[in-house]
Amino acid sequence: MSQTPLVLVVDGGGTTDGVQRPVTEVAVGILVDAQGRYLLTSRPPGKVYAGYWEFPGGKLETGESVEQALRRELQEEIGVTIGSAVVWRHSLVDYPHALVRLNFCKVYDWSGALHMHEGQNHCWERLPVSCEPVLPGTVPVLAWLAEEEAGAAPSPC
Ligand SMILES: Nc1nc2c([nH]c(=O)n2[C@H]2C[C@H](O)[C@@H](COP(=O)(O)OP(=O)(O)OP(=O)(O)O)O2)c(=O)[nH]1
Repeated sequence: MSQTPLVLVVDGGGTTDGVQRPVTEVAVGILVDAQGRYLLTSRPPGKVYAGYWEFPGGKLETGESVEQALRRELQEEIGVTIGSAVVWRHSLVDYPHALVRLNFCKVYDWSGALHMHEGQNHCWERLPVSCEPVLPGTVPVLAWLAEEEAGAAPSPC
């Protein structure tokens, strides 16, 4: 995890008046299937940025680690139980509604069938993804994944 966390300000961010806002920790799962596709889900009605596409996950509850929160959130939201998950990248995003630290974990190992419990849509995507709009805090992650894929690709003869 070599990334330096910069703050991405979205839609003007919060109005701080010089006062630092508390950081809300969020666990985000990048599920990668056997074909190398990524699972994206749409934000359910009633949530901020409803209808925007994101990777599934949610806020940490008191005392939880990122891995514990991610396991709980994915069970609640999409019905799967993940194996181990470690933070791959993180970022800080200043939205009008909250200052969030996004802890992105790649997940290759899970059990259970996908079931969207919150009325979300879902899709398995290769890069570049075709679903839109993508949540602003999620857009940079797609670029990181693309960079990583490009780095992993065999060089042309
Ligand atoms: N799950 C997820 N959240 C993201 C992504 N990108 C991004 O900016 N976020 C932001 C949006 C929200 O401000 C925050 C997640 O909060 P949330 O409201 O969805 O979390 P939650 O499921 O725990 O929701 P709730 O308890 O309020 O119902 O993280 C992403 O790819 N996945």
